[in-house]
Amino acid sequence: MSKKPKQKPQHTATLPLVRRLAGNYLRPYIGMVLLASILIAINAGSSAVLAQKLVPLIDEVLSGKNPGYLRTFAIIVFITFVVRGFSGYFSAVLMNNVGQRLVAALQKQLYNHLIKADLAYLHSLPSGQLVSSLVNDVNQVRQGTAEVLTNYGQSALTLIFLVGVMFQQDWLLATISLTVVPFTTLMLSRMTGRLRRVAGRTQAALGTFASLLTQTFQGARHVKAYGMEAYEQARVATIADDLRKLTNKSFRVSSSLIPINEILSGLIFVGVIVYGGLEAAAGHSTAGTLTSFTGAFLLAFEPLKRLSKLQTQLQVSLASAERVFALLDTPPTIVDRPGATELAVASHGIHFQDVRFSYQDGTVALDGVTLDVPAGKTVALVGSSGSGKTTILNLIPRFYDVGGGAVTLGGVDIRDVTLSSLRAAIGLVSQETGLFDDTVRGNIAYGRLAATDEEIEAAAKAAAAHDFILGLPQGYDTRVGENGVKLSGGQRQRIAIARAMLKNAPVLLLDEATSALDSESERLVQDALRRLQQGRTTVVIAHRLSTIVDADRIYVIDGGRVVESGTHDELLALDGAYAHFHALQAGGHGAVAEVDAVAQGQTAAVG
Ligand SMILES: Nc1ncnc2c1ncn2[C@@H]1O[C@H](COP(=O)(O)OP(=O)(O)OP(=O)(O)O)[C@@H](O)[C@H]1O
Repeated sequence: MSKKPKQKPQHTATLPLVRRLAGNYLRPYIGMVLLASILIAINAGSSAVLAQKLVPLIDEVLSGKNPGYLRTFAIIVFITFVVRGFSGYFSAVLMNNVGQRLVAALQKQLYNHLIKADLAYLHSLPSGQLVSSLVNDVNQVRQGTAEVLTNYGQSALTLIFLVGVMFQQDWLLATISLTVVPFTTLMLSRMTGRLRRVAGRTQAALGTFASLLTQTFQGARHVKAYGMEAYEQARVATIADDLRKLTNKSFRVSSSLIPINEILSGLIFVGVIVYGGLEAAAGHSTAGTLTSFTGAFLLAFEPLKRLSKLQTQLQVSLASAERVFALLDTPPTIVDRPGATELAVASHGIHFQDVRFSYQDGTVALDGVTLDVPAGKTVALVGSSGSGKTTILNLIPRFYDVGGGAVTLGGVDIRDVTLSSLRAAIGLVSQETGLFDDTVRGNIAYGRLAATDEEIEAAAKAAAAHDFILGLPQGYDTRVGENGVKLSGGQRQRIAIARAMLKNAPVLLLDEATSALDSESERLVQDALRRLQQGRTTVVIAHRLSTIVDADRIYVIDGGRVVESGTHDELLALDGAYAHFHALQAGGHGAVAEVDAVAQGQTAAVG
């Protein structure tokens, strides 16, 4: 039976990656790079000068032929060290600066790209992984770029100059010494491939780690409530151990050259000393030449070691760059069409014409939906769980684009107007309130940062939030915690409503979450919502009977289709699906939220 060859993951070759990094991000700083390169050349040249000046030191001074040369030698050595010091400092500072600029540009570009990416794409990746790419991957690119820019050129040039000195002193010995190069290059190239693969896996594991941490800290309440601490500890321990193993492996791979390099170099060094010593003893060359040669040989060791270490860092950075570029290379599909205009319509009626939509995994969510939301009116969507209500809502601000048919706003296809003007016309209040760890004031003003304190307070008053806000420890300046964790459910809802009030958009999308609130909170939120709806074209996913009774029109959705529509009374008279829901509710807790549960054959009321 033939054995299947082990598939290795494909990687972009080193050169295209380096070219992309350098071409796109280094070009603006070419002047700084050139200046730093000149300094690096001076620095490298001074090492060679040192090695070269050993010849007259040995042959002229130590042999007693020209003792006066000692002073000149001392001055040259001192000046060389001063030049090395300053050129080393300034080139390092310049190159580091360029490296940091490159990375800041990459970080900004990646964030700008991700924040504009399609929602479907963002939802397909764990948020921890995105954070990890922005922090860990970009940081690896930062380290690699700074290191490579600062040390690569310098080490390579120093090596070249020193090899030059070796050839100048004894071309035969130099050639023998260089026999080590093809071996080392071969092993280095074998090592780099392995190293890149391990580095890629390490970065991926870091992403998984970040993702797991984000989820467990965000869901800390549930971890505790379900007693899952030990389970989560075990999961984190597994990833931490995986990371340890991967890092160890990477270290082992990168260090594998050390013994081989040392042994090869040792062999050559012994050969150089023996052959060189015999040549000098036989009078074919001088002691100075031999000392200068071995000096250059030994000095060349340091940049050689640094280059092989840099190779490790370079591969780790390139693995990260590959991951960053993979994110950057996924273009958003929900973008402004060429020639898209600003939304400028007199009325904001919404119309769905035979809209079809499937999610990326193929789930058909909407299967020919036609519905109308007249300008300034409220339309409620009712239906069992998974019937497609949220999907309908998500199509209006173009979180997703329709797969067939069209959605129009004020008679204009929403794909023909700019995304910014479309979204500026829409206010959204949903079950996830979208509160950030900012002050109450900052959260209300999110979406209209230029709002005055008076406007913010007026919005809070209209949302029945002003009084409770004043009762918070620092009033409007109280921080609400991540997802508004320091507030009650009703308070979070009212801040979200105040935010929509302040935005004052003509179209309002509501995904009611009042079913989770107690009756007092619910009344306050309902009142606030009613005020918010006034004069706006509103689409509401209804969970409460009161909303449905008030709605100008109700659409009953089932299996991604509209199965009934009309006013509350009309639908009751129709005695169809809606009347059935209503009857079930009337016997229950009076909330359409229970429709979801009941429709799925559950009898217990939700909330
Ligand atoms: N991101 C997604 N990827 C794949 N399928 C999805 C996604 N979101 C929703 N669906 C599927 O699309 C269908 C419609 O979902 P939708 O969220 O629109 O229903 P809903 O009526 O709002 O339900 P609920 O009242 O429970 O919120 C369901 O079958 C659901 O499983």
